[in-house]
Amino acid sequence: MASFPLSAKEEIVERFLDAAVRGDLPQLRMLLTHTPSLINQTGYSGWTALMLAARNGHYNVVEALLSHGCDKLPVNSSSQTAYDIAKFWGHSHISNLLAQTDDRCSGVLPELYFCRETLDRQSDKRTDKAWLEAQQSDPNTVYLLFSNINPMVSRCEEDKSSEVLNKLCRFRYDGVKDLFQKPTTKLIFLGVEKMNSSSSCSQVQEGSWEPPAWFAIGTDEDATELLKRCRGKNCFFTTFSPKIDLLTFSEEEAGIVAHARAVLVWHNRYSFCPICGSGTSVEEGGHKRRCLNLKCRSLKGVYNTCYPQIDPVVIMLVVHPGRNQCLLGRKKSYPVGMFSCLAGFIEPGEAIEDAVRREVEEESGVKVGLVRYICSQPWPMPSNLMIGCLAIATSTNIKVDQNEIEEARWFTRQQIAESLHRGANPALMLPPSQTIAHQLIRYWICKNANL
Ligand SMILES: NC(=O)C1=CN([C@@H]2O[C@H](COP(=O)(O)OP(=O)(O)OC[C@H]3O[C@@H](n4cnc5c(N)ncnc54)[C@H](OP(=O)(O)O)[C@@H]3O)[C@@H](O)[C@H]2O)C=CC1
Ligand SMILES: [Mg+2]
Ligand SMILES: [Mg+2]
Ligand SMILES: [Mg+2]
Ligand SMILES: [Zn+2]
Repeated sequence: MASFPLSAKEEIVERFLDAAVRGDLPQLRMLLTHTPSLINQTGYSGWTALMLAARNGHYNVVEALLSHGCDKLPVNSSSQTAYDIAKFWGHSHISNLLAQTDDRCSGVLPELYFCRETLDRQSDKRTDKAWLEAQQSDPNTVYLLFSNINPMVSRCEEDKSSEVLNKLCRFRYDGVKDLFQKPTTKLIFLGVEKMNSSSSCSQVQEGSWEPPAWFAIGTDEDATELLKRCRGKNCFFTTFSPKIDLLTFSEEEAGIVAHARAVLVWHNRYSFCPICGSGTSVEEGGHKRRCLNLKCRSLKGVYNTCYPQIDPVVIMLVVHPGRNQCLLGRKKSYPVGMFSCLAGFIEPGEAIEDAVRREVEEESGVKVGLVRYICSQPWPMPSNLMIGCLAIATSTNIKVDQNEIEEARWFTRQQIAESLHRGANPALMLPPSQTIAHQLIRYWICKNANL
């Protein structure tokens, strides 16, 4: 068979992979220092350096690759991760290492969408009326406009290939001050900008830099009128299909949207005191509503009707007792072929673990034993807190509750890994990477459910 000369790039990839095969750590380190992008490259065999080192039992090479942030998720043509390969070839010290590495550092559990705290909330400033008022008219203060609970955005024109499509429209005081006259307008203090590389260096050094404050304005003004404020820019409100629109912000803006939407929806729902029905005043930068009836019980003791409400929801990846399959379900509303983790609202007086067991049994008929918390995510549709768990099933028969779920099925690790890594699988489409459901599934594939 004729052999074709390798390009310079292919040659360096092959040298790198060969170093992993032979366990030649100095050579591997040297190549990696020179060309960091080699780390997750695959050669003709479709294997990464991590897989090859795991296959041949080179512990120190696996360790070095992980410390450089190597991705543990890629699969070979048999849908095996490096973990599976190490386990198959009996290198238990390596499979243990691959299962144990710190999740955040190794990229197994990335920062979740909606979780970035871009602003410093400065909750102590919420009670400082004079400070808040001074910030409101400050020319550097940033205002975001919400029609009902939907933010005004513009299409991101800078990078057409990027997944970031929407950008929050930012206003200054002069552009929005007329809205403050309307009693139905809600003003929410979101926090102040954190110091970063773009903060003015000389001012920071002098100590005179005042980080700009950010506010969200919720208004019931006519949306068309509001859009006129953008003066011809391509702006709109995220009213259509909020679930899709809200997943196309940058990580920095997504966290701000999650905060603002959850507070604004609470104002919309709790215009009157839930205890006595009287009117309420808005306080603490929009984070508290106080009943105007001086005799109301809500003014004595701790009444959580005065503060923004959050709805806790458990979301869980249920693993088969044999550990090689997981349970996913689909609602009628999901796109064709999409399956996701089961989820459900926590009921009053219920622990997270019990809510997981109850919801799984209600929706799929499967019984669950061990439950382990993994991570959480604010989900501003409109104010859920998703509590993500892995759970081990103790039974396997499925009996779906048709009211909530259209179908539930056990999927093998291979099916999941293929869908995650190769995508575009019409038989199984997983939820997008911005969702905690996706991250729980990815976590299971990387960790192999080592609970
Ligand atoms: N980020 C992610 O990856 C995912 C997020 N989710 C989110 O999780 C949430 C809950 O999941 P879901 O499966 O719908 O929950 P459930 O399985 O608890 O079912 C919801 C239904 O239960 C009823 N219900 C019972 N208690 C409550 C309560 N306290 N609050 C609201 N409804 C209640 C409602 O029925 P009725 O209104 O008919 O009375 C509601 O339609 C959803 O809002 C969804 O957006 C879900 C999956 C993935
Ligand atoms: Mg449910
Ligand atoms: Mg349910
Ligand atoms: Mg429920
Ligand atoms: Zn009251």
